[in-house]
Amino acid sequence: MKLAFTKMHGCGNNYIYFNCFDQTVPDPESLSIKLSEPHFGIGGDGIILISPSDKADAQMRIFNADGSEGKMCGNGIRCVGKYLYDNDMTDGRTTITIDTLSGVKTLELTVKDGKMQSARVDMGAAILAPREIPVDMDGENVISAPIVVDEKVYHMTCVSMGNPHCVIFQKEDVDDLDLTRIGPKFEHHPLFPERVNTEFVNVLPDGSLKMRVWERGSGETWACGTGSCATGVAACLNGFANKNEDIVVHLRGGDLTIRYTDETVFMTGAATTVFKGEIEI
Ligand SMILES: N[C@H](CCC[C@H](N)C(=O)O)C(=O)O
Repeated sequence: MKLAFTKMHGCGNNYIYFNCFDQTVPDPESLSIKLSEPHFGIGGDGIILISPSDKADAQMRIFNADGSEGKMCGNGIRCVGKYLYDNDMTDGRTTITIDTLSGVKTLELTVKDGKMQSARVDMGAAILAPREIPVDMDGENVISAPIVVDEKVYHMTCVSMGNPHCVIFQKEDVDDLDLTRIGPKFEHHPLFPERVNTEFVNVLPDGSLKMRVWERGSGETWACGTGSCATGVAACLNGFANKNEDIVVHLRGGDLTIRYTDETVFMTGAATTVFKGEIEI
């Protein structure tokens, strides 16, 4: 069986995309494990399926490199918007909707020479109630709460953008972190019944944020859209940034701009098509 795919990335967070308007992808969990592996597969942070929807222009499903299904993907949804626009699947419209396991999201596309360059995504409201994130703690929110990992105390702020995030602000340069060692210890920490995506953040002198991320199900990625949203929200909750102002998040693979309002969280960033191909499964 042949399947056509498109390799795309948002700030280096790269997935293998399948247009399921004209093909069916069997067993996406196993396929994501197989294709994400760089030596015997294609290499990537997972796979994303783009399918018809009766309540939006398309439906997006994302599978991490370990085969687990994510409920939302910020970098992925910008790439889905690009795929739809560049392949004439939006009737020329630059305001489109994409359905996800975390609800329908609206994208405003910026286009040039007939191609989508970037998008501003209304990512929906940040969720702060611990049990809805979920994190096994009581109270209304988790802001700068202590968590012990490897006998070291970190202070975490927990936010859901439809998927769970643990945001750690620190003074030590995040580039010096041994993420391979401590990332899994946060991901599998008993406080997080559904595991967690963990962001490690420096507040820079100009007020922008520098972030590295260990993603649930994929390990270190070069960017995380939902994680950048969670980081922008956490920065406001901790007094490092302000609501209703643009917050620039510097990631290994590029920059995202976040704006946290009373109603929602906006994320703005680019999307890139790398190559198209075909696989035999
Ligand atoms: N690993 C995440 C899904 C991918 C999110 C990330 N790549 C983004 O851009 O938001 C999870 O299991 O919740």
